[in-house]
Amino acid sequence: ASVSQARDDNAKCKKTTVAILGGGMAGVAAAQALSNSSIHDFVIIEYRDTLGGRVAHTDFGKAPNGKPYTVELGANWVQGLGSPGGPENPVWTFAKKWNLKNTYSDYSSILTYNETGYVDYSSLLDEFENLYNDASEAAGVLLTQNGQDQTARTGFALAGWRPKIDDMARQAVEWWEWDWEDAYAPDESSFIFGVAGENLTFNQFSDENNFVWDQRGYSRIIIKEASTFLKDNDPRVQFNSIVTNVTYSDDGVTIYKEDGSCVSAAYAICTFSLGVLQNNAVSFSPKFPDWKKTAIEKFTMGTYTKIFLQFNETFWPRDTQYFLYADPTTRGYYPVWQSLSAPGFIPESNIIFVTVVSQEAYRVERQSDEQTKEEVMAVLRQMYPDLDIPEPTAFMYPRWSTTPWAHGSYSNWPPSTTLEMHENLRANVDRLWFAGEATSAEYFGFLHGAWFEGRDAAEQIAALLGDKCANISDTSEDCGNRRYYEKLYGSSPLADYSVFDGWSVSSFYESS
Ligand SMILES: Cc1cc2nc3c(=O)[nH]c(=O)nc-3n(C[C@H](O)[C@H](O)[C@H](O)COP(=O)(O)OP(=O)(O)OC[C@H]3O[C@@H](n4cnc5c(N)ncnc54)[C@H](O)[C@@H]3O)c2cc1C
Repeated sequence: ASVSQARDDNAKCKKTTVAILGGGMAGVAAAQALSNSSIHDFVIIEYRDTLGGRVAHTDFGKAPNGKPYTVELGANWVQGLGSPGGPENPVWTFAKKWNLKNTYSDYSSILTYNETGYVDYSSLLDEFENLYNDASEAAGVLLTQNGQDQTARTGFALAGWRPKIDDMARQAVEWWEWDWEDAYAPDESSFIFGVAGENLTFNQFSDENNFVWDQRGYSRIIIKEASTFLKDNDPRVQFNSIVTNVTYSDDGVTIYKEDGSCVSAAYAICTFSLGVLQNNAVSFSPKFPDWKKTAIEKFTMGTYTKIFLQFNETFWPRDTQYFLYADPTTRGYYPVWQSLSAPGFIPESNIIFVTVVSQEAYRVERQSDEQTKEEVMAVLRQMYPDLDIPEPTAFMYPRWSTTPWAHGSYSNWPPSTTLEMHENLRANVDRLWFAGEATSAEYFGFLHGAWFEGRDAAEQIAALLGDKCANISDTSEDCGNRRYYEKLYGSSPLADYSVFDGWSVSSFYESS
């Protein structure tokens, strides 16, 4: 839709003050912040038939009573809980408030394997963690001194961790320590911001991760929190509504849906995932300015795929939470296995699941269930060569990379990133604002990042609507639009391109 067409349509569109695009954690946090600012004229436009977004569960397998279990396809942990007297992760606050069932993830409850079966290489976990502390300090120096960003690979190597290409045990350990969280390898991740992100969640709140196994689903906390300010079947929530175009200006925003209807708003907050933005699943008019397009293409959207298996018995060690497998040829090939049968989880479930990310996730997501099941079963039979492992009674996995409302799992910062680049992802264009996991500089990839960003965008819009400044911290205020950087700079001014820096020829040859 063109801007002029938008003006014509405006008359027919449902009017609202703030349109919230997406009903995941960020969208619900935004709606709550608006309600708290006494702005009740908003709508939430959501693709799916429920709130929660990437906090999504499904039925799986069968319990002894014949009913299926609930397993989480997306977010599964509350990450970084909080310490007495210190700040608390808001997701942890909600988990306690709504009695979400969850259990401490004990990462020392782990057994290590390779293609010959159980082999104890768990001491390598301590080796990595000790070196990681040195790497983390070095990343802190780069951050505070405006040093050039590196890959996490470089940062680790300088701290003394450089697994040989054929050292599959160390490769598996590294995957467990890094790829499993970032959904990308250290070579593909920002050193400064990867380490900072880890620090801000696990050192600010606490280093605990609690795994959610609530049979009502993890999204319960989002739905329950929403119920504190939304009515049952609140007409302000538009489910099964696919946004196809967003037309924005400095007067307002018009949102067009697949069913032909539209909403015209004074402001809009787009909480669609970075994957949705990168895949042009929604069109924006006018086209985004270059600084915004560059930011969208700069950051990366990871894929994290959990593959669930149920058996008629728990043949793996009952008391252990994690099993790490080092494949002899392929790094990241079905590496981390998690038991839902472990004590404190769902002991009678006989469910185990294995996670793959990045290239392995793309490969697995393109395969048929049958192909993947064969590969997974072959790995299990290598891990337990002395057992006669039966076929699973249930098998299932999602395909996040092609899910049309997500296009991936969560975002990551690639190497050679700057905070300015990221601010461009976060900044509004005219009356169209952005929020969500990916716009969080401090907590990208995490559910709490989505919550903070939804709240912040709504508070800033509420301030604009009230002709005030938003209190963005105890000490500072923010008025008006978000900052953005029209031009981003590297660190080699043109004057460096001379013989003195090994550049003796012209940089400007024309193609013939
Ligand atoms: C596999 C996986 C594992 C994860 N594990 C964890 C974890 O353990 N701990 C943790 O803290 N975080 C985890 N995360 C990340 C966490 O789930 C996200 O950070 C968070 O849910 C993002 O919330 P959001 O509101 O930013 O985005 P979303 O939840 O994606 O919300 C955006 C909403 O927009 C809707 N939408 C998209 N396109 C359209 C359209 N065209 N029209 C209308 N609506 C649309 C979507 O349906 C969605 O509801 C995981 C994510 C995944 C996928």
